Amino acid sequence: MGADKSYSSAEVAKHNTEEDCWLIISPPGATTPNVYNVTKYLDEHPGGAEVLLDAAGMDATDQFEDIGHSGDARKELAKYVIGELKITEEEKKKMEEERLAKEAAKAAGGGMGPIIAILVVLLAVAGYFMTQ
Ligand code: HEM
Repeated sequence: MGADKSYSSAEVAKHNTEEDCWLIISPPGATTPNVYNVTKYLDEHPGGAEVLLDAAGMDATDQFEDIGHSGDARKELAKYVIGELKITEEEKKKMEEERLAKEAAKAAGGGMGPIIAILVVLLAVAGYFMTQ
């Protein structure tokens, strides 16, 4: 991953200005979050500098994922990696657990859709026969 340096979150937090803007983003499936220096990208970001500055010095993974960035955006992101976030084994374990919990929640959510659809149809059919 070319990320040979690691920075503590306290260190990353210092880089939170327009002149010096770092972000923490975990690529999907990664066990360790990456640290990005996006100072030079601020003016180029199609989503504007403001959203990047809002997350400056912090973890922007959720924001980055929530808007559904394109493959091109992910490629662009890779250009700005400067290292990894320094985390303890305990934190790493916690992150992995959170990631798995999120995935499980997503899977469960996806499974409910068809079940609800079937229930609605069954109720409609029952309703139809009960009114006959
Ligand atoms: C270095 C990190 C980032 C890169 C390289 C990046 C790249 C891009 C690119 C290339 C687009 C154009 C659409 C696309 O290709 O998906 C985009 C749009 C956007 N980005 Fe980012 N982005 C980054 C971080 C973020 C973060 C942290 C946020 C939110 C806090 C964000 C919010 C947005 C929004 C809202 C748009 C949509 C703009 C629009 O449709 O008008 N981006 N980004």
